[in-house]
Amino acid sequence: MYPIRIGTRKSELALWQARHVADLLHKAGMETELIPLETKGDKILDVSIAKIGSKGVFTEEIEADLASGKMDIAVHSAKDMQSILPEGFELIAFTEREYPGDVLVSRRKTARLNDREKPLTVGTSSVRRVALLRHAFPHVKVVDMRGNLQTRIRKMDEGQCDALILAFAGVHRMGYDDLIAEKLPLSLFIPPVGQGCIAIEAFTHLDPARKEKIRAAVNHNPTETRLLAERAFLRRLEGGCSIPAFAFADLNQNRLRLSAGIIDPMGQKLITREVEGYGRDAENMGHNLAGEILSAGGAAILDAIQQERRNG
Ligand SMILES: NCc1[nH]cc(CCC(=O)O)c1CC(=O)O
Repeated sequence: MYPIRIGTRKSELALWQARHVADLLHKAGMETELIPLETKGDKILDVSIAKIGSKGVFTEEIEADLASGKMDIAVHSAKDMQSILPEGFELIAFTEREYPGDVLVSRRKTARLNDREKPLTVGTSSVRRVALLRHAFPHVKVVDMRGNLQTRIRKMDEGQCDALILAFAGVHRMGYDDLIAEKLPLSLFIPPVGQGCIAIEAFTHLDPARKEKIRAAVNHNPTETRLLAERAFLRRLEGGCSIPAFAFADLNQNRLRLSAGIIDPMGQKLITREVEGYGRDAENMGHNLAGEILSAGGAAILDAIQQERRNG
C-alpha cells in the first residue's frame, strides 16, 4: 500500500495538526507523506476574511489537489471548514477535541478584559470576537489583526495591541500556554462551530477500504457527534467562518447539550438558545436550534449582514 498523502496549509499550526494526524495513522501501521500548500487565506493578509468574501479561502487550493488525486486526504481546523462542502467532498473523521474555548493572550499576566481603569487594546479580526467584545466589554479597544498565530504575537510584541483573543487549541498546540492571561468563559464566549477540533477531508474517489482504515485510526466518536450537531446548526444558517454565529455541543454519556447563538456585528443584539437531547439526534438538534434562533431575530441579523456586505 502506498503512503497516505496528506495535504495541509503551511502555517506552523496547520503543520502541527497534519503531523498529529500522521502520528495517529503511523500508530495504526500506515505510512504517510505530507504535502504542504499555500492557500488564498494565507496569502491575502491585509483584508479580513469576511471581506475576501469567498467561502473556503483556506480550502480551495487544497480541494483542487484532492479532486485531481494528488493527495488522499487533507487536514484542516474543523472551524475553518464551510458547513456545506463543494460537490464530491466530505469530512471523513474528526480528532478528539481540545478545550474548545477562547483565551486572552498577553505578555502581561494581569491583563483582564474587565479592567475599566486601564482598558485593553485587543487584536482580533474575527467578526464573532469583535461583536462579543463590543457586547460584553464595550470599553475595550479593538484593532484588526490577521495573520497566523506567530505573526499576531509578533504584532502584539511590536506594540500594536496589549492582548489577543485566540482559540486555546492553537495557543496550546504552538506552546504559548505561558502567555494565557485568562480563559474566557464558555457561557459568554460560546465557541464557534468546530473550534479545537481537526477535520479530515476526502474526495469521493478515495478507496473505501483506505477511508475506513483512516477513519478507524483518527476518528473520535464523541467529538464527531458534537461536530455533527454544531455543523448542522451552521448549515441551516449557511455560514462559513465569517458570520458571527456560534454553536457548542457537549456530550455526557449519550446526552448531548447544544448551546448556540448569533450576534449582530455591532454587539447590540445577542440571541442564544440551548437544547438537550440524545447524541443520535445530533443533526436534528442543530437544525432545529438554528430554526429557533432564526425566528427569534437571527434571520434579521443575517439579512442585515448580507445587506451590509452587498453595499461594501
Ligand atoms: N481562524 C484561524 C484558526 N483556525 C483554527 C484555529 C485554532 C485551532 C482550532 O480551533 O482548532 C485558528 C486560530 C484562532 O482562531 O485563534
